[in-house]
Amino acid sequence: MRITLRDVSVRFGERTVLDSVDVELNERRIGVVGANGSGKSTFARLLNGLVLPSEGSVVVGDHDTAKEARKIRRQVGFVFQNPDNQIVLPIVEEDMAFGLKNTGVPRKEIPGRVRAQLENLRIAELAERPSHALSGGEKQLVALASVLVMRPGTVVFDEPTTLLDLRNRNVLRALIAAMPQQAIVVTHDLDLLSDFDRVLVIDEGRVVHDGVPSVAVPWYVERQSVERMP
Ligand SMILES: Nc1ncnc2c1ncn2[C@@H]1O[C@H](COP(=O)(O)OP(=O)(O)OP(=O)(O)O)[C@@H](O)[C@H]1O
Repeated sequence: MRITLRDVSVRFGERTVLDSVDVELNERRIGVVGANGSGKSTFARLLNGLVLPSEGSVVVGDHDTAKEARKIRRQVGFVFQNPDNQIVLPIVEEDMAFGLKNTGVPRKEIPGRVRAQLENLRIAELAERPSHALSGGEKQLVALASVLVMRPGTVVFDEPTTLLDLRNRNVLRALIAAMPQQAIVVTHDLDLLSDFDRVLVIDEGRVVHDGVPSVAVPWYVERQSVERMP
């Protein structure tokens, strides 16, 4: 999926959080890094219309997020940093079936699709568990499963590994590597990005570096360490 940001600025009140961002996202694996508060989540939320530009435009395929947010949400799934934002129904498999029912998937196909997605993430045993009683990491994987089961063309992840232990971090990493969809991943977990196609570095609302991970990640690490020196 081609996502084009044309001269996009986002302001909240007086504050400019993203400033004249102009990029075209077409690669299959794109990472976004930057310091706390630099604008990464805002950037991620622009990609499926959760945030709209104050200036400029975001076009996903042929659709402008400011005009066709509903269509775009079906094409671009979003995995939130906090899975509680995403899980709505009391039992895991019901929660996962919810979006499928709403988009008109035939009822008899739904349980099979839900089970297959849970198995794909190696969490089949969670199917009948109460969603509110899951651990943080389990919730994050269920939230991810709920997005993937909808089969969007692009999945945007906002810091997907923060709640995960080493095993599940590795599961997620393998999953992103194997996903047929485009993945755009905001993260502080730089190791996750080593086999990505492209990494954007955001600083104070601007894209300050854009390149392959073998160049962009060391560039970012170096810049952070220089900035931290007294
Ligand atoms: N809805 C909003 N209203 C006002 N300010 C906001 C809003 N959303 C974000 N901001 C501000 O915009 C700035 C960038 O926030 P954003 O969440 O995009 O940063 P981030 O790079 O994802 O940070 P982190 O790594 O800490 O998650 C922050 O200073 C934040 O307080």
